Amino acid sequence: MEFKLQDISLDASEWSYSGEGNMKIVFSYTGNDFKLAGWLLRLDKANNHSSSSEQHKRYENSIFSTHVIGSLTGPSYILPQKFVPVTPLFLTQLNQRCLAVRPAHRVHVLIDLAQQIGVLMPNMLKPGNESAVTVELKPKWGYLPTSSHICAANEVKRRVCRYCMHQYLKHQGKGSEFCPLDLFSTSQDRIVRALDCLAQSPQNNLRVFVDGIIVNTDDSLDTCKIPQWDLLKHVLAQILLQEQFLIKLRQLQKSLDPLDIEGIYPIYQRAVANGKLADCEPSIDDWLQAVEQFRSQTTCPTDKQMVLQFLLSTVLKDISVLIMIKQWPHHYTPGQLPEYRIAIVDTEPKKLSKMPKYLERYQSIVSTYLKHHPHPSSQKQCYE
Ligand SMILES: O=P(O)(O)O[C@@H]1[C@@H](OP(=O)(O)O)[C@H](OP(=O)(O)O)[C@H](O)[C@H](OP(=O)(O)O)[C@H]1OP(=O)(O)O
Ligand SMILES: Nc1ncnc2c1ncn2[C@@H]1O[C@H](COP(=O)(O)OP(=O)(O)OP(=O)(O)O)[C@@H](O)[C@H]1O
Repeated sequence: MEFKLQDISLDASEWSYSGEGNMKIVFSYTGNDFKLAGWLLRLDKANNHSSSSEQHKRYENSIFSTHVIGSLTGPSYILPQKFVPVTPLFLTQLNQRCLAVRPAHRVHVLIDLAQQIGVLMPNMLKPGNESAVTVELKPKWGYLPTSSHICAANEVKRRVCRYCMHQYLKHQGKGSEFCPLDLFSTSQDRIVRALDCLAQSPQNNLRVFVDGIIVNTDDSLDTCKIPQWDLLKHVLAQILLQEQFLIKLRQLQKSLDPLDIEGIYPIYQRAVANGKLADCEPSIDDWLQAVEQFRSQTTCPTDKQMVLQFLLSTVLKDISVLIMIKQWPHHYTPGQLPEYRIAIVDTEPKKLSKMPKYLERYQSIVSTYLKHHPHPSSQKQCYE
């Protein structure tokens, strides 16, 4: 694979705001150039600084997505990427065009005007002129940790999943009835229940787009605006069961993080102290070797290998899954699945420098939950 910049000049009036996360913002193409129809432009926001050169970073992230994450999940879930030059004028115009429609809690961070390369990906919200319903799920952690390194004071981790506990830190427990373990299960009823709970409190874990337009999600999903939500949730559950993607994802999350942060953190510290982990982020070769060794399991993993595996698990605990159902609902026959495509996004590497943050965050998730539920009898029991 080589780095190739497309010879295309972009016009801001042909791109409309589609969505954003913490680090990235995306725009759908609305113009008439057939080379760009059905593509989406993904740009860095201004909080996303990197020390390496931009071209190098784009190229490495694309290899990471395709050859590291893709070799774990299977390549069919990874979207191809193309690179396109962007100018400060184009980015300034996009900033102005999207300001009014961006969510209030995100607008304080603008598009990074210093970037010179944008990433084009197939648009999973609106494939050209065809009609589509796309559901975006951010499924988070699909299992209860069982590591023997979890200390007695944190035993609750074995019973209450991280997402359910995290609701108390993020929303004082008033957040959501959603438990990811239902979504990751093999029971159609549990998956449907999870989707219903998500519709009531979607947060950043469920988004629904009809023909590229997001269905308003302030506090709860206005399911009346979604074509036949009652049917859609059953179709989604069937797709998830048929695809087995979440089952695979849960297995990967678990096997890449067998020790829990409580077990891996001392190993990380030892590796840093012994000079086995350099004081810089892993290179793409480090990631490629780590994934190859994880898949072959031929040698006993080194400290560095275990830390990299933990970070890969962290990536897989934060991805979004896009399920695009084409031509919904006109050609749907009950019992028969409509044509669909599944892809994952947000597959960038997680930073080694965030290891202390990971320890601190899980610890404050547990402490906050325990403050609300000091007695085991009042604590929730999540089930895999
Ligand atoms: O730790 P978590 O579970 O809160 O995950 C963070 C996400 O929060 P969430 O709870 O999903 O709202 C957080 O999502 P939001 O910004 O809250 O939408 C990010 O995805 C963050 O990753 P990064 O720092 O952008 O690489 C995520 O951080 P990582 O832990 O994946 O590094
Ligand atoms: N190929 C795509 N097709 C359709 N929508 C996409 C595509 N890629 C990204 N998106 C949308 O853009 C949003 C932001 O992208 P992404 O998740 O990569 O941003 P991020 O800042 O890295 O997210 P996070 O805050 O979760 O780390 C996604 O949640 C999704 O709605």
